[in-house]
Amino acid sequence: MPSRQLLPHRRHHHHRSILLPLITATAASLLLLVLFLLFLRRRKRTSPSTTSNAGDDSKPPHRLSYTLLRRATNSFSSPLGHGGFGTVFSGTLPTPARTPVAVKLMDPTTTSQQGEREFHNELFFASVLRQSPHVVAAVGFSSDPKRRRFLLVYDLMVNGNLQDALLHRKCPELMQWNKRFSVALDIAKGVLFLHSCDPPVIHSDIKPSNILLDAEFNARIGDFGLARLKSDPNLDVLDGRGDFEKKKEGFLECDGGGVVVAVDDCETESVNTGCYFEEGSLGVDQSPECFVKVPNLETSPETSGAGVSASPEMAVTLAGAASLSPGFDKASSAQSEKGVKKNGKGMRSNSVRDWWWKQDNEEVAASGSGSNPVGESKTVKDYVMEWIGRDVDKERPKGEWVGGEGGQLGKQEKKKMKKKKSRKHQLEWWESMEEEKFDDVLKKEKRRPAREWWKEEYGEELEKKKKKKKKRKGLNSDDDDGNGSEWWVSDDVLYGDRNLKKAKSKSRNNRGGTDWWLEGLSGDLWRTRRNSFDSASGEIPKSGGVSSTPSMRGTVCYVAPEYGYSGDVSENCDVYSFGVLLLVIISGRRPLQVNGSPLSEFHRANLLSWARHCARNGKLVELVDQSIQSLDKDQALLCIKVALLCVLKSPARRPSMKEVVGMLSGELEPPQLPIEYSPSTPSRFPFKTRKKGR
Ligand SMILES: Nc1ncnc2c1ncn2[C@@H]1O[C@H](COP(=O)(O)OP(=O)(O)OP(=O)(O)O)[C@@H](O)[C@H]1O
Repeated sequence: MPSRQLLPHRRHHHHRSILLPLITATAASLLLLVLFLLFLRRRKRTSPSTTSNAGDDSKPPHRLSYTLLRRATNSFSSPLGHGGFGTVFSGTLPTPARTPVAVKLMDPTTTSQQGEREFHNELFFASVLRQSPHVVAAVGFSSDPKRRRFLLVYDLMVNGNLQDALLHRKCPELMQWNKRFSVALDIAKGVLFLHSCDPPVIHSDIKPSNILLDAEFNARIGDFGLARLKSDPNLDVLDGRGDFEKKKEGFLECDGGGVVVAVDDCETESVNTGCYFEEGSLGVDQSPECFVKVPNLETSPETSGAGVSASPEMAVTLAGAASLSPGFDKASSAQSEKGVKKNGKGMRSNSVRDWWWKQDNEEVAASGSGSNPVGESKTVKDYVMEWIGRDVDKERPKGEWVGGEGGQLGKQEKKKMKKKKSRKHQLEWWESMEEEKFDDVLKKEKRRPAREWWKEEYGEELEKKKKKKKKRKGLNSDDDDGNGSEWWVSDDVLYGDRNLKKAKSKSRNNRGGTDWWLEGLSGDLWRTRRNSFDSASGEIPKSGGVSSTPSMRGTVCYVAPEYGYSGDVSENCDVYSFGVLLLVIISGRRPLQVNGSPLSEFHRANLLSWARHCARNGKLVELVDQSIQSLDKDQALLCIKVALLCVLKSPARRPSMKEVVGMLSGELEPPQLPIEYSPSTPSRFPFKTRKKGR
């Protein structure tokens, strides 16, 4: 019996002896699993850049949570500046090691279409180009299309943008010639880096507010919202698909393309940065790198900027440029011309081009129908005219010019008064031009209104009149009447920009009487929205002008003239903008500036015209900012000459960025000015004998 009683107890004991180790083992393995997961999670957090491109430590931009960015910017409390698509705030990311950043928060009212597109574009290019020391690197982004929240995170450039640093005189360091020159060279190298990518990246909006300065005043190019890839003219012959399609397919086979990113400061997630060529569809796992090959920073002379070979060919090319023979830069210009022409047609066969094409058309359609997605009804023309009105009004002495005191006069009287006063002012203007001592010309010219000079400078109006006259006289319209307007004609006719001319005259036919003013403000000004406007100072720019929608792709005064007329975009457009920027850097003033000066200074208002005038009179040094310290005069003159080459009206005659960097860094022969800048060319500024004998 006792043995019977013991049995259940023994069995129970037996069970316990089996269960205990089992439970312990399970618990231990669970613990191990948890520890392992924690370890993995920690590893991911500390090394977020473990991706398919192992070994590359340049994995940003990472996806970051909105909450993290809100915290990092202290609820978006310290704005650094305002752009066309939102405000940029300073902040500090907790990892790694309290990184100072600039967070661009896209304005929800603009993120409907344009803003989102700009966000994608900027993110794409910032990812591709982040390796360059001359490009502002994007370190992260946050995107929540449902809530229309788009944020971009960049390295903080502590010295802000060049516009504020130089033109608002916020950085006295830039009064030193060395600093200014090195900024110019940095920008040139940056643009060269973009153009050296495969396919070349066209920034499309080179201007001072898009140049940012780090703590050591190294200049970096930012704001890639309008950047685009140059389409390859050869694509059309590649069995209808082209390189990009192939690259895209290639990428689909490449492993990953994803970037491991930190979310909400504690989670990790693998996402792809997306290839934003297909609007709205970011579903394809592609890395931007698969579309764009960036030059190798260590081996490429382009990116270092130091290795531009001073080959005899290059020197010859530049000499050719200088003498302005029609064969200037034959190889490269023929290439670029070809590229430009084919580009125009070549927007068909690949996704990249289709994407841009779509954008353009949508934009045109939107503006055409008056349904501006941004809700900005003013055209650039309105904006510029508004500015001109404001600025010129400032110059008018009170009670003069228009209507006398309180505007009490009748209409007729007002008119008479206006005429009288304006003549008086114009006379003062002519007479105060000390550097010109053409007294006899002055007498003859004294009745000419000031605005006529502007007309001449952008000579179309005059050309039209001339043609009409010639028609009446039965002369060949191509004959030169010796009135000095050949410079304009030669630039276009000699180098075959006939289409451009046609387009120009066509577009001008519809413009009003004040449009001569806008001729100087190159680019397509007719369907854009206002952007970056500094109303406080009454300047045309905050960012140097009016920017920046995909329909326009550029900023007034900085955008190349061919942009608006043909729509063709090539590296030459950036070269032009760089030329204007270089002049701005050397002269320390805006490209268009009337404020604060008497009317006698009116003729200097347009920097480009003024520079051309100085060149023709052999007085380039007048362009140099008077407040520069420790000036290297030769270097300054070199910069001006390079800038003048860059702003040549014919795209084909402009130097390439490689040549620009070569010339600026002294590795190529310094340029001589083209013939139209030579003193022997009859000066058309601002005096010109009238054809009519008096
Ligand atoms: N990484 C940065 N570090 C410091 N400041 C920055 C940085 N990025 C932008 N900013 C500041 O924010 C301003 C606005 O920049 P954003 O790129 O949005 O517009 P923008 O270039 O001025 O104008 P637009 O949109 O007309 O081109 C800049 O002018 C600059 O002063």
